[in-house]
Formats: sequence, structure tokens, C-alpha cells
Amino acid sequence: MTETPLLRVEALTTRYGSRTGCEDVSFALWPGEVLAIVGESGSGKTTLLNSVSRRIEPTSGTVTYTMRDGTPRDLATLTEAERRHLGRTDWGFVHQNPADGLRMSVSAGGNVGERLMAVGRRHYGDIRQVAADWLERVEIPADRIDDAPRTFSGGMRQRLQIARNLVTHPRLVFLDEPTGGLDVSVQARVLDVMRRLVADMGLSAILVTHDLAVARLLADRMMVMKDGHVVEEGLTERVLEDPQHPYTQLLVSSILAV
Ligand SMILES: Nc1ncnc2c1ncn2[C@@H]1O[C@H](COP(=O)(O)OP(=O)(O)OP(=O)(O)O)[C@@H](O)[C@H]1O
Repeated sequence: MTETPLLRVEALTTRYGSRTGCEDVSFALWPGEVLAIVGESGSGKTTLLNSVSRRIEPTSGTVTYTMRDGTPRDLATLTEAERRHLGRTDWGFVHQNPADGLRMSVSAGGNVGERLMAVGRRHYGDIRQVAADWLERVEIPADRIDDAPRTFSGGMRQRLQIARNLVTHPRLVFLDEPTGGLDVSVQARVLDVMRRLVADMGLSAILVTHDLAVARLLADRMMVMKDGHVVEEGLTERVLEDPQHPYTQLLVSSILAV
């Protein structure tokens, strides 16, 4: 790991009127690290993810991101065009519902190729070849390249969403309950593909999940949220094996002991 974090979040607070989404959250994300944000429904996980990725504007606090040229930038100071560029090149966002991250009536190859065109690739034959390679990497049969994702199963759609996001080799991926809507048997394959790609590509990721088993499989480090606050944070194995906060103890015993 290098000395400069990829992302530094300081005292981030997001309120919805008088209701608190997340409050006074600080953390650093290091290159190549996967950080899970866990907690029960309503604890503020999605609010935090969306505030960090600027899908919503936080009420206060700062998020500093180290750009590809090594310059740390306060995300609040980026122009709209700079943010869009970041979203197309350096960042990926995998939604729980694949329909939110895919174009459901565009072919699978088109869904992947579109992201390449957004970063300036123009040669049709090359784009199709890269798209075909990526479908293979996420275990989608080559003969489905011209089919639209609305004809795919839930697991295939999610694997396609992963391909669409990773084809531009982002440095940071936001994963919002990426296996949340899937049957357990289908989840395993999606998780396996994701774990392999994250490791192969040395990706940094922030993963929101209420499922501690998913966090255990993918994350190096874990932050536990309750009522908008981080109550515990540490290496995944440490938090799961030796939880310190009573709420984490409850979560771990109720979920892993079954
Ligand atoms: N758009 C919104 N308007 C008002 N309140 C909101 C909004 N979104 C979230 N909240 C509130 O903020 C708090 C945190 O919600 P959030 O969705 O971030 O939690 P979560 O841990 O992601 O839950 P889930 O796992 O159910 O998605 C909750 O009290 C929720 O009711």
C-alpha cells in the first residue's frame, strides 16, 4: 500500500430535513483495498455510499479523491464535467438492481461497448472484441453478445453490470448490495466473479451490504453503522471474530451463528 489514500472522507454528514442519514463519518480508503459498510436496514449505509460518490450532496464534511495524476481533489470543487468524466473512467457503480445500471433493451455487447465509446474508443471491431472478452470474463456465453439483458437471468444481468463497469479499468468501484436481489445459489457465482476480478485488477471498492457473509468474502476492512454513525471499524476477520461494540456483537451472533 502507498502512503496516500485513494479516498479520504472527513466528518461527512448528510441530513434529510431533520432526519439524519449519516453523521460525522471519517475514513480513508487505500489503493487496492475493499471496505465493507455493514449494518441493518436504515443504518445509513446507502446514504453514506451515495454521499461519498456524490450521487447526493452531503450536508457537511469533505471527500478528497486522489486523481490519476496523483493530485488530491476535494470532490466538492470538481466541475460537473469533471465529475462526469470521473464517473465514466475512474469510477464504477454497481447497483443492487441491474436495471438501474444497465440499458435493458440494448444488447449485452452494446452495454459493455458503450462505456468504451464514452472513453473515446471508436473502432467497432476492437470494441466488439473487448466486449466479447469481458463477457467471457464474467462467464456470459459468447453467443449471447447480441441479446438484450432483459432476456437474461438475474445473475447474468448482475455479471453483465459488473463487466460494463470494469471494462474501462476504473480505480474505484462502489458496490451497493450487489447480490441483494439474488437467490443464494446465484449469489455465490456473482460473488466469485466479483472477488476474482477485484483481486486480478487490484481494484479499490466500497461495498454496502447487510450480509456479513458477503463482507467476509470480499472485504479487507469493515465499518459497522448504526443510526447513521460508525460504531466499529477494523479488519474484517478481526471484527467478525472479536467484535467490540455490543451492536456488532449482536449482528455477528445473529447472522453468523445461524
Ligand atoms: N430520500 C430520503 N429522504 C428522507 N429520509 C431518507 C431518505 N433516504 C434515506 N433516508 C433516511 O435516512 C436513514 C438512513 O437510510 P439509508 O437508506 O441510508 O439506510 P441503509 O442502511 O442503506 O438502509 P437499507 O439497507 O434499507 O437500504 C433512514 O432513517 C432513512 O429513513
